[in-house]
Amino acid sequence: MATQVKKPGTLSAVRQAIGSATAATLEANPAIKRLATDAAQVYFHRDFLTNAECATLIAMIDEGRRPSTLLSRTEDRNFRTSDSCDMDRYSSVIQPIDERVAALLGIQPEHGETMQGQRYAPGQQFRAHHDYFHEGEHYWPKMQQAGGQRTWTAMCYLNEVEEGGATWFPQGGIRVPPRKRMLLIWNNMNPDGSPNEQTLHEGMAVVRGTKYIFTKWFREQPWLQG
Ligand SMILES: O=C(O)CCC(=O)C(=O)O
Ligand SMILES: [Fe+2]
Repeated sequence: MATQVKKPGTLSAVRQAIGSATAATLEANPAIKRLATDAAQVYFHRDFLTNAECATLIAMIDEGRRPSTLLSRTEDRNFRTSDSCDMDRYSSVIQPIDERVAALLGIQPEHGETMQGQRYAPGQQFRAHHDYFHEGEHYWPKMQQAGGQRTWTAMCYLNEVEEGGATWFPQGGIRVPPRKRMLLIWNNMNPDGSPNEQTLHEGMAVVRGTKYIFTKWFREQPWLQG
């Protein structure tokens, strides 16, 4: 069987429009700053959650966590070694946070996938990957029917980590150490709406302590059906 070739992904007017509308919304917000890189549109909000919200989310992750999974087939068993948890979007804790994230980005909450809680113990990591879908992969036809491509990612650090656990964009020259309450936001697409390969990023291994985060991935179309 011929080796599957990864298509780079196409230009897209819809993704281009989401990219520029969300970037404009973020740039108009004085609480949000852009990180210094030309490789991608990466922003942060220093104090997105309260300490109490962080504590509640951590307790929910500890309650519901199970080993994290991957969409792509990989031989590397160490690729993503964290635990994850689907955060119930209809819970009285999650719904308002979900809506705040969506409003901050100016994207309808229905475009957001289920919030993922993640926990990394010492030695655990999420090796370099793209959040966008590779359109030549086996999973792509299924994703196209449920919201299509991932556009923006919003990720929040829920605690301080003693050592390690930075989010590293090797091609963007950015390494963000976990800071409790901080929301990191980036566009996985280029301004023309094609997937931005330079958004490659890694959740580096925790060395000491435990790292808790939540991740929200937004789709180009509504992900939530009906
Ligand atoms: O743990 C991190 O810092 C990165 C997590 C991540 O890349 C993701 O959830 O998609
Ligand atoms: Fe990621």
